[in-house]
Amino acid sequence: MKEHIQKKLSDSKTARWSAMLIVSFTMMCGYFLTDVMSPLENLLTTQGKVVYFTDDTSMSADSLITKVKLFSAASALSEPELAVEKLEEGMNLKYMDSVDGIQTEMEKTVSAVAKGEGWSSTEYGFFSGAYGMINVFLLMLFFGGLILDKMGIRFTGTLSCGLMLAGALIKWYALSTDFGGSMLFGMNMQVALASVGFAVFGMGAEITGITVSKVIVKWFTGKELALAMGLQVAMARIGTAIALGVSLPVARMMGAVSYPVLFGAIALCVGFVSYMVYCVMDRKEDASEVAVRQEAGEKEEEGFRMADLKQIFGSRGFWLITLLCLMFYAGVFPFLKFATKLMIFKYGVPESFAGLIPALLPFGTILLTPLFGSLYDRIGKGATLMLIGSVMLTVVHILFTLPVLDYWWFAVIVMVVLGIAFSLVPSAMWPSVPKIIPLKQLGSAYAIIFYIQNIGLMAVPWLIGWVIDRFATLRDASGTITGYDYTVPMAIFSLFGLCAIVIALMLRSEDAKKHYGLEEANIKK
Ligand SMILES: NCCCC[C@H](NC(=O)[C@@H](N)CCCCN)C(=O)O
Repeated sequence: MKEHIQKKLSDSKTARWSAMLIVSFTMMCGYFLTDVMSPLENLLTTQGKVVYFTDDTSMSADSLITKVKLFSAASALSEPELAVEKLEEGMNLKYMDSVDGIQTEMEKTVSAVAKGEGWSSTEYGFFSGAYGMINVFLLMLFFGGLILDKMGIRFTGTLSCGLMLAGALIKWYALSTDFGGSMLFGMNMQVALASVGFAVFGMGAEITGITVSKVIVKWFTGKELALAMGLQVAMARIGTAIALGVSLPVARMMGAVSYPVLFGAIALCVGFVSYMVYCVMDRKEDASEVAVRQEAGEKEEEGFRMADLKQIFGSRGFWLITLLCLMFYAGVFPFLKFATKLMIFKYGVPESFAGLIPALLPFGTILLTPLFGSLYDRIGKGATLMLIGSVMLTVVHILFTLPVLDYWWFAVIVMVVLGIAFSLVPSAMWPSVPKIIPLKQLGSAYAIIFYIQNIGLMAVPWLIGWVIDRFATLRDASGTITGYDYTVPMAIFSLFGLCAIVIALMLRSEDAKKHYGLEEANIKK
């Protein structure tokens, strides 16, 4: 056998791990922006200004003013000249509030004042689901996959990063502007424009996602593929965790919901530049691959043909992975959009800490996803890992549904278990796709999976937002919102988990029949 002196750039450990880190950084910035609004749900759905106190409670400014006036009347003081515009950090306020049904004197210090946007839960759900709108209705993810397989990684990645940035800027503009009650498409102008921005961003983020997946398969096939994919997902989760953890404090500190988005857009500019750096490496990798082929006298691999789509569509294993992805992710990402408010109203967590509990989920996955990925690389059992993860997801959502143990520490434990499930399934699912579909069709295969997944990422927040308005919002006789009962929305999330279990079982038995190798190790000894 002829010995190759030429080596591909990806044969160098340093080069391939650097490539992985660079593209993962870009994706991390994208994930930050995807989830940056989730902790702001309560602020977005509050009318007018919101006042935060030093004891981590909050109240709408209008109702605070009324309560301060009640105090003045009760203590026969002259009415203070207090108005919403005068509320500011550091003010010490005395007001009357109902504690266990009894009007009680309260005294608190204001720690921050931020502007709520007065959206309904349905509008918030619509905005959150807008991420997948262009991908789903205009089939952009599907075309994105074709563009990726036809035009290549450098062209597609640059285009998709540009789209992410454009979308983020539209969203920021919408959130930082007062449209004075004007309407667009029969909808509150701000909600409509922010949703358009999020939809453009979502198109870019998803196409970047499939491009980054192809980059990793390109550099790591036959090497540490699952570990590399796990680390890429882990870095993406850092983006989500930072978003969930810092978004509300930033919005409160700056007094408006638009600032966290602006910071995300700035970070994304850096992510864009880092992708440009990757493009240089990608060109070198291609050149080294051509040199290796020429030396070995091998012909260049045939490119992607439309007929290849038939092979993807005809694979039962592919469809099972796709449906599992739809159901599993429908139970996780859309859940995260509503989780902060769930913590406030079901588990009584103060608003300023409420985002930290959902943030535990991505934090846990940062370590566990690469760990399970490396386990899959070495010992296999991919289909079983996906099944265990689906069972855990279901148990978690059932526990969130039941009216038991409504304590913050219980929410923390359940969230940690969800974090484990959210590491198990992605670490096994994504590296399993190349075992079913060959590399040259992989861009299209990931695009179709993401496309179907996006239907869930779009429709589930719409459904849950509407369900919260319709079945979960508790009001007093005057129609004022007094709280939320999350039983129905969480029962819906549990159903997604049950479907995921059934599909994971079917996938495992299909693997046993077709010998895809999902239960085998990735690293060939
Ligand atoms: N190699 C594939 C990695 C996919 C990771 C996966 N991402 C998605 O499924 C995206 N289509 C959706 C991202 C939604 C926004 N945060 C993941 O587990 O994150």
